[in-house]
Amino acid sequence: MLATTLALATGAASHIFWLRHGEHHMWFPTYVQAFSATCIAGVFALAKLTDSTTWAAISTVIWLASSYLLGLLVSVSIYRLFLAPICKFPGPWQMKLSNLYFMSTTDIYSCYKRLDALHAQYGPFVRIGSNDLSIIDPDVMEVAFGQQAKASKAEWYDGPSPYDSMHTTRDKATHDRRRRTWAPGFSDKALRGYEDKVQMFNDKLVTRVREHLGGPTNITKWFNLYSFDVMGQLSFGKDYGMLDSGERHWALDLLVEGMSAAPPKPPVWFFRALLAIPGLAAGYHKFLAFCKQELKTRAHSRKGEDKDITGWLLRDFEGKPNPEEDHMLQADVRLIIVAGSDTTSACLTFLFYHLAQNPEHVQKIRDELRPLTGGDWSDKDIKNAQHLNGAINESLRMHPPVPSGLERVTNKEGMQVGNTYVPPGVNFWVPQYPMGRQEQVYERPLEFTPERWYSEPEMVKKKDAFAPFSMGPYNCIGKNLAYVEMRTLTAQLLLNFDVKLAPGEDGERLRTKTKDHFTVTPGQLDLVFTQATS
Ligand code: HEM
Repeated sequence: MLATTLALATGAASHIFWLRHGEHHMWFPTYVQAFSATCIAGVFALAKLTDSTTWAAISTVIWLASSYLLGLLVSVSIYRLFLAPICKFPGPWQMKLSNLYFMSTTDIYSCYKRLDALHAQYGPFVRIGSNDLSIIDPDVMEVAFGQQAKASKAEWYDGPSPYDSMHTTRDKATHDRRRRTWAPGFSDKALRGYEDKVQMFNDKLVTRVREHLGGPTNITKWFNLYSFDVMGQLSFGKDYGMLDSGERHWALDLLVEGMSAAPPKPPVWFFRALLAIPGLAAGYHKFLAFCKQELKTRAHSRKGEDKDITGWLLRDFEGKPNPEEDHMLQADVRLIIVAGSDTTSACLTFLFYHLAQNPEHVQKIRDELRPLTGGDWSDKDIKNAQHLNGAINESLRMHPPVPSGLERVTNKEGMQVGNTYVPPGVNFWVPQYPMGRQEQVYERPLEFTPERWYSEPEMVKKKDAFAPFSMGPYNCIGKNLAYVEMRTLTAQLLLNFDVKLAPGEDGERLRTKTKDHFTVTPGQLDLVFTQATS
């Protein structure tokens, strides 16, 4: 009896005095090992030091271990339900108990839709985990992401450790140092250098679309091949030739496999446990190996050339042997591919989904572009095309390519969001998908209205809410490049072609089969392009 009470009390004490403080997500496998080792040692000790048989020792240890876990569980549950600093925030009670509940009751690749439904039910602040909030009050943007942010990157970013990229490192000094290395690769000068290459792929895609004129074109596939070809060229100076062959290069399948291992919302300890099980995250590891191989090939060829993004990153390694062995460089190369390809192709796919249903917007864009694009033209000629930019922004607002992130943790002072105080040490998500669909923020939020971004600004009630590229020191470094790609390609396609939904296409697959892996992979969309008639 005494032993049982002690085991229960030790379980509760390990929560109260240990697990309740600090971060533990990286230690989960160690805790499991230590617990198992203690149990095994306990069996041996009991069998050796007492008269117990081995079976009796095993059953005593199982009983005490269960009592310990029960004590732990009861303490954790009471704390999470009634005492945690975020108790006052609304949300389903099961989510307050464990982050696993969200995961087990959500199609994890549609996480953003679940968050949207939860916000519709509970308001702008929802408790979605034991220590997790989802916040879509627009006032959160500046305090969470601005220069004077009261929050930093949360434990989610430890998922791929030790392969931390500029994006996933949680150490601000390391991030800022790395960002200085990246910056020249995204300067205006560098962008001008990339534009010719982007233009080359735009031409290829226009040619491919022309070949399918009048028939159904799986535009999701073509934008995907396009964006990967562009990023291959800009990252490594390598053409993967997918727009030429019309086939997915195996590297693209690896990217999908690699991303599938990383939906946005399993708790990090769970993700790390999966990574530790041999074979379970094979796709993820294959994708890492691919990135390393591409980096190696690039590092040992054309030394000193900076014409691609990896070339700029390699400048830090001049004179050093085997830069491909550097974990952060490997991760940064992976980051370029993932961040730069899926995002732009998703935005383009959703943009054309809306344009295909709204020919008046196609006409408006075309009318606006014609006077700007006589003879040779480039992005600088169409940069201020208001309706085109407005249409792209509408796609980003309604279908943000990063729809459910970004996770942050409040710092020691906590964080004031409008009238609501969020206590210190609380993890929170700011999902752009529900953020962009709120009546309080946008007039007629479910309508695709490019004019809200220039001639009808009253349709945007809170400007801060729109941040598909995030903001502040960790914002998207590729934002300007993304706009160059999306503007020039959209302009070229619309100057040449009319577009409508293919027969039988109603957008259902795009709306329901789009997968959220932090960035989204859109479902299939078939369109019909015809020669422009106006
Ligand atoms: C429509 C297109 C794009 C969207 C919506 C987008 C969105 C975002 C967002 C929301 C973040 C912040 C992530 C976070 O805080 O966890 C981010 C970061 C980043 N993006 Fe983009 N992105 C796009 C295109 C690109 C392109 C073309 C590149 C080029 C390689 C790129 C490279 C990056 C990098 C390197 C970061 C990390 C920045 C840092 O940590 O300092 N993105 N992006």
